[in-house]
Amino acid sequence: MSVHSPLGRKRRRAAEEFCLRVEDSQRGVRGWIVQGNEEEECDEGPDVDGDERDLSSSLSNLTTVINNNIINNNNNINSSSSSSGGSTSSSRSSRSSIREPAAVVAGWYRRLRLGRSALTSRTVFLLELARELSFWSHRKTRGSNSLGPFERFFQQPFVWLAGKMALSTPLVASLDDEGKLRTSRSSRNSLGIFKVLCLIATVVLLAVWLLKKAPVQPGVKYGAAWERSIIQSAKPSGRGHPVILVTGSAGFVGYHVSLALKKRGDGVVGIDNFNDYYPVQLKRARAANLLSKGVVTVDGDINNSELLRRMFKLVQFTHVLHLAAQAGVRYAVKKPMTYVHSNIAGFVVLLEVCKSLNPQPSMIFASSSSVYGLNTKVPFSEDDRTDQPASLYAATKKADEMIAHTYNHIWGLSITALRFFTVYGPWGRPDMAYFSFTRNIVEETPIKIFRGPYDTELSRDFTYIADVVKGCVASIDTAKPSTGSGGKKTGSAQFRIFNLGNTQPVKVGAFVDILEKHLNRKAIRDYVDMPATGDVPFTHANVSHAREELGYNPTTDLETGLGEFVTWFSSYYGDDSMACC
Ligand SMILES: O=C(O)[C@H]1O[C@H](OP(=O)(O)OP(=O)(O)OC[C@H]2O[C@@H](n3ccc(=O)[nH]c3=O)[C@H](O)[C@@H]2O)[C@H](O)[C@@H](O)[C@@H]1O
Repeated sequence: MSVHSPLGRKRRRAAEEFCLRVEDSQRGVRGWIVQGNEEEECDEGPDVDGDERDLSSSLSNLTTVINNNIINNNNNINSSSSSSGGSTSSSRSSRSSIREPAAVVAGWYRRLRLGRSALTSRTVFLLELARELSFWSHRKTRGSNSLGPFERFFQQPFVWLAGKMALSTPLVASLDDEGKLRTSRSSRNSLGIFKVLCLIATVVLLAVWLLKKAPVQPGVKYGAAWERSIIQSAKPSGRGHPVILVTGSAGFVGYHVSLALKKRGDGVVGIDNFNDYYPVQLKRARAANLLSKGVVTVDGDINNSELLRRMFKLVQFTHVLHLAAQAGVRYAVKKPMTYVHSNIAGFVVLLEVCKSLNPQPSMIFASSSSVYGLNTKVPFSEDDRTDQPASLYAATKKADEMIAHTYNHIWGLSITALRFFTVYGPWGRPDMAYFSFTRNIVEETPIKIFRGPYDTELSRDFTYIADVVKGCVASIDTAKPSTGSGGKKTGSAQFRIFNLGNTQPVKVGAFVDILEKHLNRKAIRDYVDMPATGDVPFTHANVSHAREELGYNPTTDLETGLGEFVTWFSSYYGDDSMACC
């Protein structure tokens, strides 16, 4: 069959090479290497049109060449070791003959008139591998005259693949009529420039990759596995479910709401800085429980805008439930700056990130009954004045409401503020009275009960966690989308404030009575004047707005709720109540 195209000529040449090799293999491999005549005709060679079948047959011939060569080597070794009893010279000659498979491949390169540089690195690799496998096969089959099926199995595909790649069209196309590699000065220059550009691009990409993978918080790794875990945690169980970022997820309220959201199929990812305001073990235990339910808690601070942006890049959160805060009324006199850091700065960082997103999430965040401060009008309504805070804590929460309003007004963020009223329950906060009193009663140590002006007893609208969780979930479900996008407001957005209380204030003395009953022990009561550290005399929620808009309806009375807490406390701490707080 005649071939007229240059490509056909090249293929013909390549095919002829194989014919030669086959003939040579019949004459003995050694002879083939030294004497192959490139101009020789090959009558029974493969079709010069480069038909696939012929190429395959050529390649299988190459395999035959290599295998025959190995068999020859084996024969050499066997005969030399048996005849001379292993003399130094003959063992040297058998060692050199072991290298024959390498020589076969080298000859093959030469036959194709290609320098190694003409071959792609992958082809060279495969050829080298084939050669090594031949060499290895030889050693494995020492003492036998043929390759075992195992060795053939490993060797042949590599030889075949290497040959196929070497004869592939792009490679053959780069040969001139003489079969030499077609190169020119300009093509060499272009290749050089291309290589330099590739190198620069690789270095730049590597640098970008390293920067992106760098920990955004010292000591914490945010790598690919971390990213996968976030994405997995954020997966809702079906379409239509919200995907929520819960800040403070290892905290008391954050833990319970995250569980509830996950349970109903929402996508939930948490973030918590695990500060040591109260024992961190309890926060870790909450986070571990969440993880067992498929909710990841990122160990990070909301002040870390880089981390937040990275999380928002991974997941398009529909809502942010912002519960992370420096809690506690009285602690603010000891550590005022932690309140500024978490409740003010952290909140603004979070809002800044949220407002710049497209689409913006809706935000629901924890405010506090403490914003009513020294108000005397009861019950507290959302419409009442809140400009007389009694503690820095209360002031930061009131500031949050006002800051939130500006982000709603300027950027179109949909915002809901929830004023929690002394929330209690299992997995609660060790710094709060119900928790520390329980421990003291169990340990039979005195509790300090604060008394207000004129010996009045303080009272609180203690609210059970399950009721608050319902209020939070309903707030998420009724939140309208933000109207801004990428930092631009397109219309007025929802702004809401709700009281989430129990509506039944209880005096602290009566609250201790209930604890005594559940613990079956008497408290050692020590009545003291209320310290000037920010407490207010009473709280009492009017929840009519929440009832109307959220369907909020607290159902757990203090007796039932404290019973649940005491049961959990006993099972969690057992005899070691000292470990609690
Ligand atoms: O609802 C709220 O706004 C606030 O409720 C609690 O603050 P608080 O009501 O002071 O809760 P506890 O610390 O548990 O105190 C409960 C009652 O026990 C009293 N108490 C506390 C501690 C103590 O040693 N003795 C004592 O009589 C307090 O004065 C208060 O009347 C939370 O700690 C705040 O984070 C939350 O914002």
